[in-house]
Amino acid sequence: MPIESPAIHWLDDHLLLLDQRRLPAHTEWLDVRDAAGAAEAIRQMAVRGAPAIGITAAYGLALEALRLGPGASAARLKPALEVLAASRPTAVNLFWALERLRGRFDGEPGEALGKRLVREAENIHREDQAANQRLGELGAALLPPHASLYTHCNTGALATGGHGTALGIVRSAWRNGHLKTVYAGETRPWLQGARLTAWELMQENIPVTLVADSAAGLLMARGRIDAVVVGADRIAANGDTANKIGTYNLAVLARHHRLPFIVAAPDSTLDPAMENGAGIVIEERDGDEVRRVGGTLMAPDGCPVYNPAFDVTPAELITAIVTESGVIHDPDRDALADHFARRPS
Ligand SMILES: CSC[C@@H](O)[C@@H](O)C(=O)COP(=O)(O)O
Repeated sequence: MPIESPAIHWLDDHLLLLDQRRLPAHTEWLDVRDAAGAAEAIRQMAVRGAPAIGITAAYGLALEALRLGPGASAARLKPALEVLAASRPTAVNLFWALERLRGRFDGEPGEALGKRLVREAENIHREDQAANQRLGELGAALLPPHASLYTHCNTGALATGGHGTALGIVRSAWRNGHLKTVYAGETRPWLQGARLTAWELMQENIPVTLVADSAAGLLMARGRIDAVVVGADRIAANGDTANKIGTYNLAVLARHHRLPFIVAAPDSTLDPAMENGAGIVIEERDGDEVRRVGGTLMAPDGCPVYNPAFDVTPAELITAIVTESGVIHDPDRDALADHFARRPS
């Protein structure tokens, strides 16, 4: 029975992924049959967003075990594990999900192992959807009434098939009557905000206004923003947060304008093993993502490009990190340690 999701469908022996490179113009599905296919979908950003990457990697490994059938074993799954782990470096959810599946390797090999991995991948998917719902409610409770929010990138139901992370807060605030409007930064160069967030919110008639990323400062200076709400790809043990490139700029602006800067992410995005943000590997992507817009060359051909996909916001600029197990106010090493100690195992 497939999980109800617009983005990821597990169908017994294969995986259907909504191809986010084509949205919003075309709804196209990718049919993924093995771990290499799942890794390629992650690498190419057909599926993207930290939690969705983790879910896809988990299903990809399960698919590989099913493919091996009676021959499935920890040793024979090692290459698949490696190929999935190498697909994208920054979002910790990918490694977290693969570790969870690895924890199911012990026990009977062969078909029984395949079944265990499928079950674990489905659990990860369901838990993520429940986490979105809960963190959306917790985050919405932090907002002033009638709030105008600014968000970056895409953190929505497309990414997780659930309520969304930062967009989970937006959705909950809209449902409880606390939201006036959302400004979505277009999120150069891949345009997740323009192509996905604006489209996703319009599907639900949630008021959204698209802006160029460079408009954020003016909006804040003119008093048109009450809070900034973003997602996360990896949160270090001291609260430093890796998220889509441009997030750090927004945090600096928000601090200057004394606005709350809220990070929304499931607990699976917390990486207690990462001391601080300096150690987080920042993915660099192809220069043509910057040189070209919609396939059209907009810069001198061959112009050198630096194209980091993420940046790191220091914890001191973050007002609160919201996960499904609670709100971490004024995040720092102690606050995160406290959160780890309290959250259910
Ligand atoms: C819901 S994941 C966190 C997001 O804010 C964001 O950084 C993101 O969507 C990830 O980037 P992407 O490169 O599109 O996979």
